Amino acid sequence: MQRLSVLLRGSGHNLSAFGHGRKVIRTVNSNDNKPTPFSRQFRARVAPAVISASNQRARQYSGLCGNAHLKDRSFSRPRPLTFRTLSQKFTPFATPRGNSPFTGAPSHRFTSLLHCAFFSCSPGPKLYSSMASSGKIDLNSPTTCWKEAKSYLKGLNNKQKRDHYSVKDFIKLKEIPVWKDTAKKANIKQPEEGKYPKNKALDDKISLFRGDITKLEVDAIVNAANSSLLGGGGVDGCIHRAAGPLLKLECSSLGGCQTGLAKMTCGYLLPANYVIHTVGPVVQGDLGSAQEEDLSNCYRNSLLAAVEGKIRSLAFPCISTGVFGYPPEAAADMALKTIREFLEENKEKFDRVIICVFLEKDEEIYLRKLPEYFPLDSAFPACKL
Ligand SMILES: NC(=O)c1ccc[n+]([C@H]2O[C@H](COP(=O)([O-])OP(=O)(O)OC[C@H]3O[C@@H](n4cnc5c(N)ncnc54)[C@H](O)[C@@H]3O)[C@@H](O)[C@H]2O)c1
Repeated sequence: MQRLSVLLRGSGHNLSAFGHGRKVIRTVNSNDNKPTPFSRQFRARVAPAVISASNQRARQYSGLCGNAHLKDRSFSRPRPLTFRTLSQKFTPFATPRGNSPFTGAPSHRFTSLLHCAFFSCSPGPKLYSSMASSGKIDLNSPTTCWKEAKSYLKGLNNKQKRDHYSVKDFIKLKEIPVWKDTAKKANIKQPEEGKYPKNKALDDKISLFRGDITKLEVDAIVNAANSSLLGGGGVDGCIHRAAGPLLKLECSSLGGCQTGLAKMTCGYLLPANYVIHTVGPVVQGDLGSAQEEDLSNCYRNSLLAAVEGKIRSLAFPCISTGVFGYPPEAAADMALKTIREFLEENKEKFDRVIICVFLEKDEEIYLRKLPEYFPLDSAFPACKL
């Protein structure tokens, strides 16, 4: 039998709930072990659920519910879980009637959160979304549990999510032109000899965009990270700043990342739902085949992570071409080759893959190279490169 006691401070009421197998059996006043005046409702309202006989570890819920102090006696020494008051408005119980502080039925939200604390499950996204809409979860605080924040974000619709973006001038996917429209506008010439045949199915799948990747409202953006995954500078620094402190918290749970691999996290305050972190090769001196393979792996593993995460719109920065010193022209060739060959095999899995360049010189390189990898309609005047 597991016993959890709930001290509702200020009311002087210390409840104990007992359960085993997988059910809350009874709730009593911890002081005299007598049933509490509202235990019936309390038990009924704390969803008939499960206290597993095992040493169920209730989780620290910071800022979740009013002034309750949950002590789990199943630990060798009671480990207090302090619930910080959500807000003055939020009271765990309906306004009490009569003289007993507990004639009011416990509010649903409180009991369902208590249920979650008991059963160390995170409340469903809909609970967080109702709390979120009342601003109950602080996405900008490093003390918020990133798992709970992730769960709450999953339950939000687009409109609710947009209220939390750290950037207000975000760019919607439909505002990012596909490559063939960009080419038309830029008066791009189609080389006579492309590296790949024209593939109509890919015409609307690729985009070239110049600007800040943190503003793109897409399913995922790729971060050119370092092996610690704990942020740094360049695009990595921009993404961490825009995502807020919870990104680093989640990244710190990933145990770093090897060059060429990719790991996915939530996007938090970014307009992008997810961030795929990859670590490009460092190039000092001549470019070697190992570094070429590493860079190709960055693009391929990021695309694979996107497919696995059911990501349909993805934006890449120019990985490794900044601090890591990869020659931009060679990087563009490797990026376009890898993306083209991957999309040929997985075109139905993506709506859009965006190459997000930041520097003018990168934009010029891609405008020149894209027609070789994603040939345009013959309508475009051919030209010798
Ligand atoms: N002091 C540092 O720790 C430090 C300094 C700079 C960069 N970095 C970063 O650089 C390393 C990775 O090198 P890298 O060459 O792969 O990355 P990078 O140095 O960030 O450069 C990659 C590309 O991203 C471009 N870029 C920069 N900001 C943005 C933006 N907001 N949106 C779109 N593109 C942008 C940049 O112009 C370059 O073409 C990592 O350590 C990472 O933390 C670290």
